[in-house]
Amino acid sequence: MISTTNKNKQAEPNNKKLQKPNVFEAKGFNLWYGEDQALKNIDFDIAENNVTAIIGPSGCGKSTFLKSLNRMVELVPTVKMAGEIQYRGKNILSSKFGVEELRTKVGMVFQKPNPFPKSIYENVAYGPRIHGIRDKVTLDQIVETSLKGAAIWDEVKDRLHENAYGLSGGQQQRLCIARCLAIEPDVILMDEPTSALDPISTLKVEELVQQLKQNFSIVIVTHNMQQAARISDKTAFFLSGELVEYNDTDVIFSNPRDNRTEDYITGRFG
Ligand SMILES: Nc1ncnc2c1ncn2[C@@H]1O[C@H](COP(=O)(O)OP(=O)(O)OP(=O)(O)O)[C@@H](O)[C@H]1O
Repeated sequence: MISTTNKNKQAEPNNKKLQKPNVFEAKGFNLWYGEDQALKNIDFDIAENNVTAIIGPSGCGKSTFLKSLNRMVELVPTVKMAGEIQYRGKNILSSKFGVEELRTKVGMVFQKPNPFPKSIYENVAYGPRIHGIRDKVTLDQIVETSLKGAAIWDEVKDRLHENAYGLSGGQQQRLCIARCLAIEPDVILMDEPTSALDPISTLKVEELVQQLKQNFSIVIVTHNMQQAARISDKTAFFLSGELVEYNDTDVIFSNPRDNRTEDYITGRFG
């Protein structure tokens, strides 16, 4: 079985863990691309200030579920959804729920770092500017705080006005995390954020995720089961569009309840 070495989680008393409110609650959530059903009757609570990992074989619906949480999945015109996803108690699938507001609260980091072709500074200042912040001193502060929050300030503070494309892949990914922090989200969705990175950059992003959960709730899709075991508090195992098992990460990796979870984490398929 895969070892779980999440020190924060081990230090956390059980009763405190139970008290964490949910940021998201999916209830009977279904999603179709055209006629093909990609998610089936998903019930899934995601707790505040946790790292929640989603694992499962290719095509099981991990990214689709993640992109449902900020309704980015609706960019695919054939998508139909049914059921509920509540964010802080409100159904985000309701026509009354403002998608722009949702996306300022629920930021996203993608598999491939995708900085804008602008300076490091402008990458981070872009979101706050869009939200109407013009004052240079305020923007300078946001840029510095966000880059510090993403553990990249020391590496870039002397080259803030250089193009972001001059950074390494791992630095670009942390810059994208800083860009996400600059709009002060509540939740950060991460879709395989380290799959394009080398091992050292991967470690830096993993350490960063552990720090970020003090202030944010994080949902991370990963193919890397060691990564899920290392950094997450809860793990959800998806298979063929269903949520097969969801539990504390140490339970999933040491004592899974469902045979299909056990087969997957022991490498029998996927
Ligand atoms: N834009 C799309 N149009 C039609 N079908 C799609 C689209 N995106 C995903 N699907 C289908 O939905 C199912 C779930 O895909 P999804 O990308 O969510 O899986 P995944 O678990 O994230 O896979 P991977 O690990 O390979 O990224 C798959 O059958 C996939 O082919």
